[in-house]
Amino acid sequence: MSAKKIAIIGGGNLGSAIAQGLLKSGFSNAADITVTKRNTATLASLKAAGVQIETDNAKTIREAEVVVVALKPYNVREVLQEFRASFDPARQILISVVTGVSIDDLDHILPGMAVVRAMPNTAIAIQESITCICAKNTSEEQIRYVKTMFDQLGATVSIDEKLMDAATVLGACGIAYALRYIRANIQGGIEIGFDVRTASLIAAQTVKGAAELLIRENRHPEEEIDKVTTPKGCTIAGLNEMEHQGFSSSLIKGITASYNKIIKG
Ligand SMILES: NC(=O)C1=CN([C@@H]2O[C@H](COP(=O)(O)OP(=O)(O)OC[C@H]3O[C@@H](n4cnc5c(N)ncnc54)[C@H](O)[C@@H]3O)[C@@H](O)[C@H]2O)C=CC1
Ligand SMILES: O=C(O)[C@@H]1CCC=N1
Repeated sequence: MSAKKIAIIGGGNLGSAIAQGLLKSGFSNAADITVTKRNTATLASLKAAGVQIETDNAKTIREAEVVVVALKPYNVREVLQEFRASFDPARQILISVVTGVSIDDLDHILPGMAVVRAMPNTAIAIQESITCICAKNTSEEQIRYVKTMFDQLGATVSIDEKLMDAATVLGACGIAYALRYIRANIQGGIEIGFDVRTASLIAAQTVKGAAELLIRENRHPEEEIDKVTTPKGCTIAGLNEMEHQGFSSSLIKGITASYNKIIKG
């Protein structure tokens, strides 16, 4: 467990998911987590769990040892500029989960601050995120602390900052892509006879099983696909029709469109 006081600036979708994960994992005491937001009404369940809910960013930043910034890319610079005097580079770590804002950008606003860029996904709420991290100006101890924190909330991978936008697409946006894939399976499942609840359970557990084959057994997808595709069978018939309709191609194009959106705006 961490005894450090953690401030989460921006308690939106991701900020509140991080708070939930910190609580669920037992990494932090509820009393050591403060989440800020302008309108705090949506944070009632975190408040009920004992998390400090604040509108005062200056006070929250001053009292924290770790400041997680989960603001939108368009207002993060302005908000950090506004509260720059509340930061103390001598004793704090800044963790930014903001898309497309570089460590140099952050360093420009908060010179000398130990900065970690982290790219988790919303499964962080249930300790199942993959979080890509990169850092600047951080001591071994600080980076170890941040890695330990995100390890409690799923898995972590250290990457070069130049891959951070790619990590955003594959890991963070990837939750939406995976869920849309599952939803399409549910729709197909209903068409061939299942009620929605049963179709959802079968589709989600099947994707979980497929993922675990790769993660736990370290297999290549095609190796596992070969085990399923009986010659002249129904799997290959379905798979080939999906490919004729552009399945893999549409996913690859979607991933590159998402990436281009980050880098070209
Ligand atoms: N949602 C996701 O799955 C992921 C989001 N990200 C990044 O995380 C950041 C946050 O994304 P979301 O949580 O989706 O956005 P969001 O819009 O849900 O959350 C941002 C929150 O900041 C609050 N806010 C705005 N100004 C504030 C201020 N001055 N003080 C305190 N709070 C303030 C807003 O009210 C809002 O609740 C973005 O930069 C996004 O690119 C990164 C990975 C995954
Ligand atoms: O859609 C977005 O821009 C953000 C970044 C990663 C997930 N959501």
